[in-house]
Amino acid sequence: MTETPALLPTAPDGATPVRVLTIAGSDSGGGAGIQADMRSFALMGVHACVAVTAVTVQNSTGVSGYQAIDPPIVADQIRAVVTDIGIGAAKTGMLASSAIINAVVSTCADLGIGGDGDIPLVVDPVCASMHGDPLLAADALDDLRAALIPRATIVTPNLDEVRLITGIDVVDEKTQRAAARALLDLGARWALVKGGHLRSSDRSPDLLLGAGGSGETELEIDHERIDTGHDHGAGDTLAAALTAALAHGYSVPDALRFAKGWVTRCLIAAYPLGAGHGPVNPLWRVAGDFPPTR
Ligand SMILES: Nc1ncnc2c1ncn2[C@@H]1O[C@H](COP(=O)(O)OP(=O)(O)O)[C@@H](O)[C@H]1O
Ligand SMILES: Cc1ncc(COP(=O)(O)O)c(N)n1
Repeated sequence: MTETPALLPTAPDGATPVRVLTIAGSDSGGGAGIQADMRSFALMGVHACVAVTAVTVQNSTGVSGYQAIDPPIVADQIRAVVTDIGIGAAKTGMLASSAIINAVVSTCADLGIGGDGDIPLVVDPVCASMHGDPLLAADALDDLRAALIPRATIVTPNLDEVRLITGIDVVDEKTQRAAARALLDLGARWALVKGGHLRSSDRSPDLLLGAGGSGETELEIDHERIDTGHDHGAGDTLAAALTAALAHGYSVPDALRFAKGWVTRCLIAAYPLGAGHGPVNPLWRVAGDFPPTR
């Protein structure tokens, strides 16, 4: 097994770092969506560009509403940054509607993001918040399956999203593998079925399946369950870390090894916030000294 570093390489002062793009919704509570992505991206040392898809009204107890952005504005944000700044990988999160999914898919196709293009695309198929509040219109599932997932370099559903997308109720390793295969059958290059709440209460096994090297690659990556109720933004943070590592040129399995370490460290550092669920916490990365350098 490849030894994967716990941290990504960073650019020296004044040098342009690796760039990524997140196409996602804003979380006013600062724990998930774009805010989770930006925190982790900055602390992993990559520059993050943003295409906002929706503005949610959200705090630690739930999402009370959202305003979706006009699809052409979402598409224009993507095009503006990719054609000027250039990116090494992109990630999708909350996409809110069919119209936004289709705008994202056709713009990504034009720009070589995902599919057979050169720029890897991580699709986190966000359907609802951890509180169960909807973040994707119910009638958008068909386009998620038929248009977005086929462009995914890797798709990263949690168990609720797997059930909605594939109809498979994941209860053990066998059904987890069947769900991953169903996601590959929809056209994703790689599928990661996150098993945060699977099999036993003391483990968090994720299953990766995809085409790697000669034939199919399967990787189960597991960690002891962290005992915390503050796991808001865990899925976004895992997908952001995958995106950053792919932008650095890691293979998908190596990117996952890095990302699992990152999100686990952020879960260990998670903190309470408000009356509900607090966020996973990448700020562990800035604890400590701040020595003057000049
Ligand atoms: N309490 C936990 N302890 C350890 N790992 C966890 C815990 N909760 C989630 N994870 C891991 O965090 C990542 C995000 O998973 P999950 O919480 O299922 O995503 P989402 O936020 O999309 O529901 C996965 O790698 C999962 O195994
Ligand atoms: C804008 C936005 N994007 C994604 C999530 C999912 O995160 P979680 O499952 O932790 O609620 C969210 N709550 N809000």
